[in-house]
Amino acid sequence: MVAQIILLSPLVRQPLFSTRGFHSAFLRSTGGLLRLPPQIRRRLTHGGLRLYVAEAVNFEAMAIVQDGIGALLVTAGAYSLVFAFDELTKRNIIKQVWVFNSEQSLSRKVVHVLSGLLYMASWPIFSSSIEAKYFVAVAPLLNCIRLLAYGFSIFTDESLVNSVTREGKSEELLRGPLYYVVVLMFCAIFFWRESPVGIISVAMMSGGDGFADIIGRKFGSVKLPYNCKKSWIGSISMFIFGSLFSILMLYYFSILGYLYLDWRVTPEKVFLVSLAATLVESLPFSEVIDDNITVPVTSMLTASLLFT
Ligand SMILES: Nc1ccn([C@@H]2O[C@H](COP(=O)(O)OP(=O)(O)OP(=O)(O)O)[C@@H](O)[C@H]2O)c(=O)n1
Ligand SMILES: C/C(=C\CO)CCC[C@H](C)CCC[C@H](C)CCCC(C)C
Repeated sequence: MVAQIILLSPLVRQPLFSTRGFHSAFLRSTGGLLRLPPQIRRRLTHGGLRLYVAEAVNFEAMAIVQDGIGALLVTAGAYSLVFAFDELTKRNIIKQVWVFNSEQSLSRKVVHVLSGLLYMASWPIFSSSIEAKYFVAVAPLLNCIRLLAYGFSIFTDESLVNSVTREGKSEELLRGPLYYVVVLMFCAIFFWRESPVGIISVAMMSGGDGFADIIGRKFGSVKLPYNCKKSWIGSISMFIFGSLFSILMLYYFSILGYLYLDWRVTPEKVFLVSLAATLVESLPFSEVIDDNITVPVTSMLTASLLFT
């Protein structure tokens, strides 16, 4: 039977699917020797191999269908969000809700806050397959292509420009919004729902930096001593909302069983990450390097040190 197992080991050497339970059953075959847990080995020795492989292929096929549908839904959600806020701005509904010195900025900031948080909130609809994170990255990838196409005016999309730019200029799409979706894609692929680092980084970029702008622009009369373009209330808002959204998202993924955190120390760690990101965001070099780069990068570095 060992020969049969070795004959089939090229089939099973690579995990045909990668649920956490079964994936751990597969060890990278070294020298063709395959080590499986006893309950699986018993099935192999009693001719269950074909059924096992069939189940594995079936599971993988189901995971691909699930993840493909998830990618479609998230992509549709992204388009709907941008379209909805363009319509709200056009109908002056945003202006009625919040008298803002420029309703486009409010629309842009609300899209900024919601995109990252809703994107992370969608992650549990994807399967536990190793390949799932690549399906998760499809929505930000398509938006990256969309922003490049419209930013270079290869195509035009008024709704996108109106919803996510300051002054309604298409070339603005190639800065803040583009960096934003690249960060989402990076965090989905390299951290996803299995690491607090990416979750905190996206929460700080979307929820923290977004509220710094919304609150700071409206109430930020007392400016920072070292940066006349930023205010105390804006930075305090970034720290508070960045910490709040980070903790809420970590808790969300914890209760769903994706994260196992020590909640006796997690809040303090989040506060330290938020403090670091807030300090960096308040510095005057955001004219040179966009906040959608400095905030997530600072969060990733700090969180990687604290959540090792
Ligand atoms: N710590 C902060 C951050 C932002 N702001 C207010 O929010 C505005 C925009 O903030 P910024 O971080 O520069 O966001 P951007 O994405 O660069 O702005 P925009 O959305 O216009 O591109 C600032 O001019 C300021 O009025 C603030 O008062 N304090
Ligand atoms: C205005 C923005 C940044 C400037 O600071 C945010 C730009 C957002 C993108 C145009 C759209 C990104 C959508 C996400 C990739 C997916 C969101 C899915 C969710 C279900 C709405």
